[in-house]
Amino acid sequence: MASQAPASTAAVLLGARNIGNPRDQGAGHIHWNAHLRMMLKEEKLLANMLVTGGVGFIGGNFVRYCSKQNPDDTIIVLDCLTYARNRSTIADVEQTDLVVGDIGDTALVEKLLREQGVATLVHFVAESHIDRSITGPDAFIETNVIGTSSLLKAARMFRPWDAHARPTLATRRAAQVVWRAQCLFTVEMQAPCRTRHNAGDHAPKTSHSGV
Ligand SMILES: Cc1cn([C@H]2C[C@H](O)[C@@H](COP(=O)(O)OP(=O)(O)O[C@H]3O[C@H](CO)[C@@H](O)[C@H](O)[C@H]3O)O2)c(=O)[nH]c1=O
Repeated sequence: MASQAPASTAAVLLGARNIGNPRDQGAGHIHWNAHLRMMLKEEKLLANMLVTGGVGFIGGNFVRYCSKQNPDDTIIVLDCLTYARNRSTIADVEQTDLVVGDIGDTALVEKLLREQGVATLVHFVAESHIDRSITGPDAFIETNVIGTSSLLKAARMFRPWDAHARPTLATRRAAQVVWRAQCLFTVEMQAPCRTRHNAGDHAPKTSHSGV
């Protein structure tokens, strides 16, 4: 299990669903944003990382990518294993520690943050199959809005020294929340990621705040 991270490396990154811009070209062809690559490397954010939704499409590929960058660290994955799960994506990633649970379970999230000394929290959980919202919108509100908010609150309670950090909420077609802690950067959507629901090949713009 990952060891306690020093506060100096603490960074909480939420709502990463669009920062990496995995252009959906099929398994093995995920191109993470160059800035994200640099940030993960230089800021040592790979250590003690908790990835929500790490059994889904984007989260799973992110976990695979990170595990290759830093094979010595355990990546904790929090995932409910809903219909959208795809266990095979991370099945052979040995340094993954899967916790089956809900992002809305504040006690569980706080326990993980505290006991695992989580330095970076990357949030990919979502109701992502938009067509399902036509017949069942409640699940989308519960997970994407209330669940994300609950995660933010847990992160804030766990990292009181980040109280001055400004959470940035930017929405276009895909909502994203970036909790700006020690590693400051902003994420802006130029256009939605390419999905099977939206076949446009657009890239989100990620820029460093320079702080
Ligand atoms: C609703 C809910 C989901 N989850 C988990 C289940 C999944 O493992 C994960 C979400 O994964 P996915 O549904 O694949 O979402 P995501 O990685 O964004 O990928 C979707 O969106 C991509 C881009 O928009 C598409 O290219 C993919 O085909 C599509 O599956 O979150 C939870 O842990 N808790 C939840 O409440």
